[in-house]
Amino acid sequence: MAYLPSNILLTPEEMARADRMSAESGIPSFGLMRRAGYAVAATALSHFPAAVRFAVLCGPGNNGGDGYVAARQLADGGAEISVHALGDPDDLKGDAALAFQLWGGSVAPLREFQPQPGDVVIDALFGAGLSRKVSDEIAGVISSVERAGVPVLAVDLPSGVDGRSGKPLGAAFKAHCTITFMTRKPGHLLLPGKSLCGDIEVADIGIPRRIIEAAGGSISENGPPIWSAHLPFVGADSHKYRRGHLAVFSGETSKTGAARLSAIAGLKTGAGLVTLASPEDAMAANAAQLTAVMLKKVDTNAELSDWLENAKLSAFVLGPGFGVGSRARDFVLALKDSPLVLDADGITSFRDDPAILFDAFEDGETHLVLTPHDGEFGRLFPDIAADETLSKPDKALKAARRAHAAIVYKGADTVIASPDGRVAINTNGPPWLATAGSGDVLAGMIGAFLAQGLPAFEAAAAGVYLHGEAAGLAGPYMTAEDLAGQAGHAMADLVARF
Ligand SMILES: NC(=O)C1=CN([C@@H]2O[C@H](COP(=O)(O)OP(=O)(O)OC[C@H]3O[C@@H](n4cnc5c(N)ncnc54)[C@H](O)[C@@H]3O)[C@@H](O)[C@H]2O)[C@@H](O)CC1
Ligand SMILES: Nc1ncnc2c1ncn2[C@@H]1O[C@H](COP(=O)(O)OP(=O)(O)O)[C@@H](O)[C@H]1O
Ligand SMILES: [K+]
Repeated sequence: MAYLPSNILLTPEEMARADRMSAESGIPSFGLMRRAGYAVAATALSHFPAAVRFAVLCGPGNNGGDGYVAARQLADGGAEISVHALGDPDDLKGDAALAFQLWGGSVAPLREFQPQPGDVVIDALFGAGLSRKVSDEIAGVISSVERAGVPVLAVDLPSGVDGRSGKPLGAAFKAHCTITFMTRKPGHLLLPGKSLCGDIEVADIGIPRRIIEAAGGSISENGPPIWSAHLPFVGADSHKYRRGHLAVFSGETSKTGAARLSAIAGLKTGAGLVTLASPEDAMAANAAQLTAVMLKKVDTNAELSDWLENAKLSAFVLGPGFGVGSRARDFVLALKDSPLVLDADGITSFRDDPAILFDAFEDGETHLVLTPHDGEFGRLFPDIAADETLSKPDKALKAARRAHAAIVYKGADTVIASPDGRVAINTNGPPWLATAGSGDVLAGMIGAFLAQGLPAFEAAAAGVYLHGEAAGLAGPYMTAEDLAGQAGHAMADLVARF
């Protein structure tokens, strides 16, 4: 594993920049390629000690160069090797040409490759330099390997996967494991790339940390380095008002459960007080099911204004089970100067004129968090959602800038983005988060972090991470109630780590 802080990600463009910067600082680039190739060989031997043959498939760029170095190293160790190349190896340039010379053995054309039982494919066709759809010939090789069922070790990325977006360009290998260099790329974490990489190893090939950090931009894996400095600690001098007062808006009688899930999750995430603001007709239903969470009747705009003036409220959650329409819009506009998590129906209420929402929250520090899943994202940002050239992080960032909000673009690969350019990809959410009401719990967690004073992006990212940790504690077949119930334990674990 690399020595680097593990949450840094580099896009392929940033990795190429790191490569250039290290060459400029005097580090020989062929040394990097050699170490990359050695790392591939070592991973191949440790993962597949019983391989009958390593079939190394080499592309026309430096990814292929890594493949030639690995082939030489494995052959020197006594392994059976075949090498197949895309294009004429005599056309290779720079380090890849040197690596081809180092290999020095025979090379067959890629189209002649026939996977055999006992083969392990070392996929060194394309890595960071994949720039267009793969040809039918390459797609044919990928499908013949898949049909043969032989394992694939991908060098840098499974060929065909776009390292920026995780999307396959035409076709892509499904690897048993992937070895990448210095840092992972967004495409290793985003779907479907994540599911095509298998186990991911990161090898340190000797690019100095300062260069990685200087070349790296804004995308990282979501985790404590992003927000732990802001985590609230409960000390002896804590007072419940100092821990913030979160207000969650309930829907009508038949739709109160979602807001209660948010409210309970908010309390367990450490908000000092949580009040459920309920329409009169839902007061009895809510009262019957709440204890530590307080209840306040709020039906009209006037009642809301009065409450905002007279109560000490730190942050708000609006949307879960709230109902779509003008009441939601009016309430949100009344809250425009407060930290707010807008989820579910709250988001959908602005589908006809999203600019009203975006304009309302334009002033001051970012204090709105939007938590759309795919469907809701498309309602607020239809043009961004439809743009096939954008990755999920690109989409989240564009949306954040337009909406003046931290965006939590949910899914199995949730992305959190800030208008200031920071983007985090979340990886700790288990698949059993796909259960009714889990988004409501997330909204409450983020609301509680806002109430405790975290800035919008940090609150959003910490909330998404806590949600994943709580789901891990709750285990498969959990319900959203179980998830909310684990928020306190997940918080205690987190705070104990820092
Ligand atoms: N610091 C670094 O960046 C290092 C990178 N290394 C390796 O270098 C790789 C990147 O090398 P390159 O930038 O040369 O890129 P690649 O080797 O990934 O691919 C570039 C080549 O493929 C061609 N190509 C792109 N898409 C194609 C398609 N669909 N069909 C046919 N040809 C296509 C391009 O014209 C170019 O010749 C990394 O993935 C990694 O494996 C290592 O050698 C070590 C150091
Ligand atoms: N396969 C998955 N793996 C990890 N997290 C998931 C998966 N599917 C959904 N989630 C997470 O579960 C939550 C579901 O929220 P949402 O779509 O609003 O559902 P609901 O409205 O039922 O609460 C989101 O935080 C989402 O990121
Ligand atoms: K590859």
